[in-house]
Amino acid sequence: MSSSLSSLSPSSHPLSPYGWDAGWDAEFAPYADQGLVPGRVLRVDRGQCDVVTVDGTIRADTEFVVPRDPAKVVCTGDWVAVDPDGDPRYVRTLVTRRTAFLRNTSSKRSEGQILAANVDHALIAISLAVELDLGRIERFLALAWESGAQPVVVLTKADLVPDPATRGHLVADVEAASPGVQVLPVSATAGEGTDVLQALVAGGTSVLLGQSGAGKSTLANALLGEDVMDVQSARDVDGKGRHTTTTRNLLVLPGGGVLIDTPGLRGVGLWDAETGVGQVFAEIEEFAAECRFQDCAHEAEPGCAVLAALEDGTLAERRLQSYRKLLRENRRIVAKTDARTRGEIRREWRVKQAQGRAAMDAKRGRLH
Ligand SMILES: Nc1nc2c(ncn2[C@@H]2O[C@H](COP(=O)(O)OP(=O)(O)OP(=O)(O)O)[C@@H](O)[C@H]2O)c(=O)[nH]1
Ligand SMILES: [Zn+2]
Repeated sequence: MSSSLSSLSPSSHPLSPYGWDAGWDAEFAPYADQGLVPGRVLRVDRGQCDVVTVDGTIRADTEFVVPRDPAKVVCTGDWVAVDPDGDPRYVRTLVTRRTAFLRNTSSKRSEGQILAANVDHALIAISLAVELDLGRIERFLALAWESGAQPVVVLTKADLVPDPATRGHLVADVEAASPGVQVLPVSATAGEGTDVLQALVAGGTSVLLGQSGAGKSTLANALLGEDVMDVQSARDVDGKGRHTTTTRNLLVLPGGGVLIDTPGLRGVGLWDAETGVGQVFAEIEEFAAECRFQDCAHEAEPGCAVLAALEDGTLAERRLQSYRKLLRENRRIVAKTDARTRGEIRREWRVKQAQGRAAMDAKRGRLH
């Protein structure tokens, strides 16, 4: 089965609706040679996962791919090599990821740190129904860049801003905060802009990020062409008794592309996204490259190109402040993570020591 599989051209591959392409085909070749079959992970729970393969969706055991590093745990969106048959079938290898979304590493739990793998587009849903918070957009952009996915800002509920001039200003403000990113006003209710979004997501795997109430479920339903996601009803905007989306899934979109919607992704904080932060503030990094000192903090240093840009108005004060704030916040998270990891290592040590002692005691008991 596997040998005939790899001889198929990737576009005619039965898994191409799930994102299989020539790249994955090449990446998978060594596993195909071992007689393994490819599959994409739809969901993971308690050591098992649902994997879509050419034989349909199978249940597979992840026992053989349990890593020490929680960031390498099999997750939704992963491509894996599974046994061609058997009961249960086993995941044998995790195919190297192209991109990955990691949970805020300051979270207490170390398991489930990886939220989604092999995401091409991160759709950041920002509601036009409330006042724009550019700082929040920049924060989402940072973690999207950090994952390796291409961010897209979707300005939702555009029907609530019908005046073209007002809408134009809002879009321009968001664009200024999002270099290198497409900003797309969409109204799911009026069916406006959804076709553009549909075309955009058709070429890969997407996730939806954004605050609660930003309109992610509504967008997902618009892309899916049916009501798969729970949409919170308007009178529940205070959050009381509202449905939280529990579907954890990878869905094939009828217009092409794949949508991953996991609950963890919805409540995202900022990851250790230092490189991501740099990309969000690309223009600041460009100025910084011109600073006289390589380690310039852009505070009061002589020959600081960032401060010069601020002075002559090429750089907006708000952007620099936002940049500093995100970097500070990110450093705090990283520091916390390091402390947590050290704590974990110490705990592991103690457990091992206790086990060693127990083994020694047992031995002595036997000797006496
Ligand atoms: N006017 C208008 N309202 C919208 C639009 N899209 C979503 N809404 C409303 O916004 C509210 C929140 O939408 P949801 O799709 O549930 O938001 P969400 O981001 O999925 O929220 P969580 O599930 O809590 O993360 C609902 O009352 C929707 O009806 C739109 O295009 N126009
Ligand atoms: Zn400087």
